[in-house]
Amino acid sequence: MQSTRLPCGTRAFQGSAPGVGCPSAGHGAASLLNARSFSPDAFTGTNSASHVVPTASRRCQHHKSDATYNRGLSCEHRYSSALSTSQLRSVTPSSTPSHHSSSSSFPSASSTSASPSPHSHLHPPTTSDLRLDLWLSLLQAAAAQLTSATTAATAAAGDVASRLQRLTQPPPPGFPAGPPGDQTLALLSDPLRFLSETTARYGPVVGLLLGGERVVLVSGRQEAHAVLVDQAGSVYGKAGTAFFPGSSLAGNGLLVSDGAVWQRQRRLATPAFRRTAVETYGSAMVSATEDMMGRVWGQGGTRDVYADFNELTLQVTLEALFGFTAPERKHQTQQQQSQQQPHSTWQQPHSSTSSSPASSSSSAASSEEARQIVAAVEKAFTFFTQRAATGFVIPEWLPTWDNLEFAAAVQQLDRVVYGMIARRREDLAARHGSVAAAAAAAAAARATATTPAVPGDLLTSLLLARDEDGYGMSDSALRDELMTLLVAGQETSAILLGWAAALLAAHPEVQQAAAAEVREVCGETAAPTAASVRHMPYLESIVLETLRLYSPAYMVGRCARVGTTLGDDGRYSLPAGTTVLVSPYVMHRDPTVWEQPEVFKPERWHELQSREGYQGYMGLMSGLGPNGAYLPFGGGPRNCIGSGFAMMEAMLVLSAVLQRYSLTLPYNSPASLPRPQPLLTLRPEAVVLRLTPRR
Ligand code: HEM
Repeated sequence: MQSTRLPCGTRAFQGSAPGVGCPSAGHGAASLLNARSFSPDAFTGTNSASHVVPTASRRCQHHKSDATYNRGLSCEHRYSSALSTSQLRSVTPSSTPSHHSSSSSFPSASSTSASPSPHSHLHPPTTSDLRLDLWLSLLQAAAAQLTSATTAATAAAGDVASRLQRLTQPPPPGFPAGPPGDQTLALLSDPLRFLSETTARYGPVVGLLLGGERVVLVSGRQEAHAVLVDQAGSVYGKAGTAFFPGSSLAGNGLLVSDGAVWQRQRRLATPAFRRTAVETYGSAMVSATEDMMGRVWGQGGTRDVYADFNELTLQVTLEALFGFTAPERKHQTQQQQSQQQPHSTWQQPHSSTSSSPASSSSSAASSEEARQIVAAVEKAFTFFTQRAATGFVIPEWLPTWDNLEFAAAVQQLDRVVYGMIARRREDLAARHGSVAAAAAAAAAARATATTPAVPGDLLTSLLLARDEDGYGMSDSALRDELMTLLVAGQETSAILLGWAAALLAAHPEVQQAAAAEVREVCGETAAPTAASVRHMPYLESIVLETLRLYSPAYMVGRCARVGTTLGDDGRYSLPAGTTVLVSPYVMHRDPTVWEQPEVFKPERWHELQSREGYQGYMGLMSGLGPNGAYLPFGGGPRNCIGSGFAMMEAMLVLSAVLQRYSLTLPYNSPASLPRPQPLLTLRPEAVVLRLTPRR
């Protein structure tokens, strides 16, 4: 059987339909015509190798069990197969998109002094190397696609047949009422309107037929709580959720995995996202913002700040994940770190001068690697956008030219990422004797109050994470989590920043108050820090209110793994396999819960904030928020692991921006707020603002 898998939260997934299941997870209704597989073992968390999206390096051919996938056991087989054609060589595809190289601070290949670390296997590629590598990638991708296509096609045919059958059948007894007939076109043509109007007409639990799938749309507080919190895992899971277009980009990472695989990965990754750990990335967030303002915004003018924020969050994410710092920012970053962070007794490999993050490490991503990651991700994202725009009609496994190109981009990405993992392992072993010893040293350092909870970047943190039996993640699990974090965290954060900037520009009095708060805490020149933004409750309320009105993840999806009931006294019956869509967008605008729900009113958070105390947003968001209807980061066990990271990033970027610039709408009218684009995420269309330096 073939299971479909899907990453989250990125500009990759800018299609023509709503997202379900995770920020931009591509769990979107866009894939209504896409075949869904329904794998019983997915529900037990014992995913067999056959139900993972086929990718050459996805799993070790010798060890197909979950235990092997998750744990760092015997992964040499998988690892060496992932590296076989590349031999960890630098690759610079001639078709590399120029988008980033022109406008971002990632240097082009020619301008890069690519000096591989002494431990690296990398050497500069020749032109024929590059061509050969590209062709090898394509051939490899073709072979992988063809092998899986037959199995997938059989499963897809069966799935399409049952969907067609459902089109003519009445809903099962007890299924919630809803509009008659298949609603695919109505949903796709105007998703936000469809969600609001259907809920207003049929209530908090609506039964729908979408692309031949029985779907339940939920916006009631109790029902949402039941799905996301009370019965999470036991009844509702991610596997089997309809409209999950699979993607080898994020593989079987946290967003899409289920059961035991998910549980273990979540446990291992959680320490890297604790507040103290997240705060170690604060200086990178601020210095990247200052760099953007200095380099791109300069003396002001009119700009699409959403595009700028996309560049910015990509840089921040790459730095947090792989320790990559744009060369022109290295000095600035090191200075800020030494001022802001406690010195760690835990040392980065080959880094005697700096405590954290890993940007100082020789095994941190090189500029060339960062450029390659950006290029491959760009390519993969562009492909995903195109696929989404066509409603995911053509599944990823079909060996079309576009699919092959996408698979080749993913394979190139894999090479770079697996190469970095290998180098980081070597560095850690060289410094500590073994990776296990490095993990023990990190755990010991964590135990002392004076050191950052997690050393270095997320790659190191995840590499050193150990379960109760002392096992870490396998290379492929590590790769999937890193890619998941990249796609989950980058675009969602840019969307939040884009909407917040637009709302601030549309509400000058709110902006003035926020800028005054920043001035009060930081003065006119001191850069905001992780510590100083804790004293900016008004700015925090702006972020919370932005997330209420424009939640990047405007739908999350689950699948009832067994037949179940929902609603008061179990009044609705949901057969096993029903997809449930919970809509934060509708819940955040419910007039029975929110006073003047359509109005941007940061003050509504004041009372709640004072109740929760200083920087209490985590309290405000626990469960489904203070009133049971606030879930920008989801809820329950599958809530966003990066919510603290995202909040910190938003607070730091916005405070740095407000300290230096005032933002106004080009025509100074609230009517020019950008229109939402309810694709897989709720992106704003271009956020064109006038930037005026304050000093
Ligand atoms: C404003 C920014 C963000 C928003 C609105 C957001 C929203 C969400 C939501 C709603 C979910 C739950 C999906 C579901 O229930 O199916 C989720 C899950 C997730 N998010 Fe985020 N997210 C953001 C930023 C981030 C960042 C910065 C990271 C990582 C660096 C991240 C990583 C993840 C991961 C790994 C999951 C899956 C968690 C699991 O299932 O265990 N997100 N996010």
